[in-house]
Amino acid sequence: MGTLVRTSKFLSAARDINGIVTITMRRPPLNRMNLEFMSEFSNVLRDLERDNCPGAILTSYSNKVFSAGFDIGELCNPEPERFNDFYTEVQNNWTQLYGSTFPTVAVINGHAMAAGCLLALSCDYRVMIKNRTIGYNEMQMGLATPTWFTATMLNTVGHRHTELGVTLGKMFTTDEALNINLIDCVADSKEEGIQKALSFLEKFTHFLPKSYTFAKHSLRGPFIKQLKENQNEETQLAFRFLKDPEVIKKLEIVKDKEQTQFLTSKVA
Ligand SMILES: CCCCC/C=C\C/C=C\C/C=C/C(=O)SCCNC(=O)CCNC(=O)[C@H](O)C(C)(C)COP(=O)(O)OP(=O)(O)OC[C@H]1O[C@@H](n2cnc3c(N)ncnc32)[C@H](O)[C@@H]1OP(=O)(O)O
Repeated sequence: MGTLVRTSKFLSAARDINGIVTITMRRPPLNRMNLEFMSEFSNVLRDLERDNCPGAILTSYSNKVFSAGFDIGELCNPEPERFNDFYTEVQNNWTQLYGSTFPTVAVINGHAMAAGCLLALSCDYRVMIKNRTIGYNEMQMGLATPTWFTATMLNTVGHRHTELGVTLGKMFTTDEALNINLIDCVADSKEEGIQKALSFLEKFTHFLPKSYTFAKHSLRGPFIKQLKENQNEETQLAFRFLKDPEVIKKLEIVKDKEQTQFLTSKVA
């Protein structure tokens, strides 16, 4: 796997002999993202930028779930200060990953829901294991999909697929995701996925890093700028949304269902 360069409560990062770093999310059982998880993620990305990392792979310790998205505990009737910290960290994390100066690949070895899907879409390339699902399922939870989540999908698959995906809260199977270019290729196992990721990253060894960064930022920079300019408004909007009694009620029902069965559209 390579030399361990960083390990924290929920993440580990290991560097191979070519300098490629594999970040493994490990918050059992579902890699749900809370404030602590997001802060650790930001720290890893900051280290990789500082060390002029040549490329990174993002994957999960679990072959069942890549990430179940945000921890509902952070969203259900939140406290203002905690939510502000959480959402700011989430936004910073997205600007770091989507705008990283090094190429990134998501090896999606399990279901990737909502913010888990955003993580994968924020990478430059996606390899997904067969028989998993990926998508923005916020609608099914009584939530809404934030603007920059939508923009990230739009920039990947275009308007119509995004419109249907977001408004239906659709979870795409691996095959469906490949058909609409939500992912770039399929693998039989995580190991094969990692090999495909390394082959993709190998292409960049022939390019000047500054040329790559310029190309990436010319495509993604305007969207990052837009979020940075509206960060506070986005946070307030989300907070107000989450304080709506109907939304709280719906999320509480979801939380109650957690004791038995989470969603009717639960995936295999
Ligand atoms: C107007 C502007 C916009 C405003 C929007 C405002 C705010 C929203 C901001 C952002 C958008 C939201 C992003 C998100 O990420 S929301 C989270 C979405 N995640 C999910 O929907 C996950 C649903 N989970 C599942 O479908 C399944 O759990 C699974 C991942 C497929 C795994 O299935 P499995 O059968 O293995 O496990 P269980 O279902 O039995 O789950 C085990 C245990 O964990 C609980 N759980 C699952 N997911 C979450 C979660 N995200 N947060 C908290 N808890 C979760 C599940 O209920 C079980 O609990 P139990 O007590 O029964 O053990």
